[in-house]
Amino acid sequence: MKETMKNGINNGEKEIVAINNCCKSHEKCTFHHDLELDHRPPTREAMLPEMSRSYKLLLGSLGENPERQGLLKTPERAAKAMLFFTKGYDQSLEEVLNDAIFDEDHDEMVVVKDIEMFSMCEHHLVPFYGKVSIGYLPCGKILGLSKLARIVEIYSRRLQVQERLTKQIAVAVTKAVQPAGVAVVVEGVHMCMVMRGVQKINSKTVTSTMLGVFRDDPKTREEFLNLVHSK
Ligand SMILES: Nc1nc2c(ncn2[C@@H]2O[C@H](COP(=O)(O)OP(=O)(O)OP(=O)(O)O)[C@@H](O)[C@H]2O)c(=O)[nH]1
Repeated sequence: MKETMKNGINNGEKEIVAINNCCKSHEKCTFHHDLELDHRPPTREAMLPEMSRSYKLLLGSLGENPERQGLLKTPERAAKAMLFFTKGYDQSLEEVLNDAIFDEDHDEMVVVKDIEMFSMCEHHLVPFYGKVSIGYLPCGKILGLSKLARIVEIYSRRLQVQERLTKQIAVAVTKAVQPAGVAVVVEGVHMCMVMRGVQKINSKTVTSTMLGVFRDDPKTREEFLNLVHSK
């Protein structure tokens, strides 16, 4: 029997069975688009062998020899790297907040700016990166400061578009502390526009979501934007 043929199923057929099984278990899956992380894929580490096989096939498709020394461990390394780049799928807002929400009579704006962000463009599977600034106006509750950066991690470490990422961060902060308003500005460099395609190396994409008073009151919005743009 050829090496590619085991139990009457060849490797190509196995891939198709695996993909179909995966699609079935994701029939009602909305986690890619939902603002709630209400569904999780099977344990992600369990996906490593299948992902490694896929990367090995990819190397072959590139005309490379996956058996040469330098590439022997590449499929597994690449699979682990991809799991890391998308580790946000494994995180829930509740876990990440870890109850670091404190009652506080502070009703002035809180801004954490220039939070580094690395994400993956869902159209080309190449990175986009940049910085995120978050502001909120507390209404009796404040959030542990690091948790704002952790919220950025939950939603950026997924396959994304920048607009959705921006909104998901704002909605998460709203859920966490029910403030009078939330503002999020994301500035991103998309490698799909730099390394390929239109090849505009200096272009930046700026997106924002304004909720509550930041949407309704121009002065509050202006104060936030001034703080974000100040050095
Ligand atoms: N709105 C939005 N678009 C994005 C984001 N990331 C990538 N894109 C765009 O997704 C689009 C996909 O367009 P297609 O024409 O289907 O793909 P393409 O032929 O690779 O497009 P080009 O990048 O123009 O070469 C491109 O215009 C990308 O710039 C994002 O975060 N937000």
